Amino acid sequence: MREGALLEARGLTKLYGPHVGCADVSFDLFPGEVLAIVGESGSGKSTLLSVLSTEMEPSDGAVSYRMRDGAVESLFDLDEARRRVLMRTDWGFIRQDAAQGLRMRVSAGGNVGERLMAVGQRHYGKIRASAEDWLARVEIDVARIDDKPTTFSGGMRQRLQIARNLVTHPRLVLMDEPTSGLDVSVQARLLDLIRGLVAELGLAVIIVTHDLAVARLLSHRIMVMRHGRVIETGLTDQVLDDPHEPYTQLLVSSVLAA
Ligand SMILES: Nc1ncnc2c1ncn2[C@@H]1O[C@H](COP(=O)(O)OP(=O)(O)OP(=O)(O)O)[C@@H](O)[C@H]1O
Repeated sequence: MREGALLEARGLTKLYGPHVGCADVSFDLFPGEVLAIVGESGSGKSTLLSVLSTEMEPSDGAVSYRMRDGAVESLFDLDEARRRVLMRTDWGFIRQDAAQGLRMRVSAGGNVGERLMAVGQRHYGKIRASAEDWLARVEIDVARIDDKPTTFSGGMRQRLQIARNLVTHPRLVLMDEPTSGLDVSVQARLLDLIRGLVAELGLAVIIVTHDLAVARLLSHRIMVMRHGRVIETGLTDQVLDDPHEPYTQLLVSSVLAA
């Protein structure tokens, strides 16, 4: 693994029978770096994220990760217990559909507190205080702490997902279209919040988006995918201002409905 890298993906391939989900994807991610994965529908973005999150085993390839103690581990060689601890503590996953990332029948405070209990915190008062603190940080009225996310708006649910994920101070957060499906004004506010927290906490992020404006605003580097493969990669501003691949040029000029 490269000196200082947090995560290293090599040759990641996922086949669905004869169909290619993603093929031969390799990249390095450094602490505090935001990488956007862009491409049209069906280009393999979600498949790649599912593999990176270890929800799906790749057909081929490997992911190495530098653990908090500095040891480099191969993700798919970790036993189930260690993998789960890693995902609950050092990683976050913010999903497009908040209902998949939250416990909808559990209170807002419970959603945040649950992650802390998963890392061994038992002191009710401290857990509640952290939950209050995080609700405030994501601009949710603390008076709503005992309400269930079913009573929240789409934007509030996404902000609660963010609080739930960040309360354990992860170093890496995966995001799958976190602002899609929300009103434009709600999206803008959420993006602002995400951008602020990512910078403040020095988070490394892998964000899947079909929205190049989101990629432009949040990411340092960008990977353009087509038919499951990475066809262009580089610094976000360079790729978006001066795309080399004809496909990227089409994406940028919005000829393709991403
Ligand atoms: N469970 C599955 N079984 C078979 N093929 C699949 C499955 N999931 C995805 N695929 C195929 O893999 C390819 C990549 O799909 P994927 O969902 O990863 O793309 P995407 O870029 O995330 O698209 P979207 O933005 O629409 O979610 C597509 O050709 C898709 O049809």
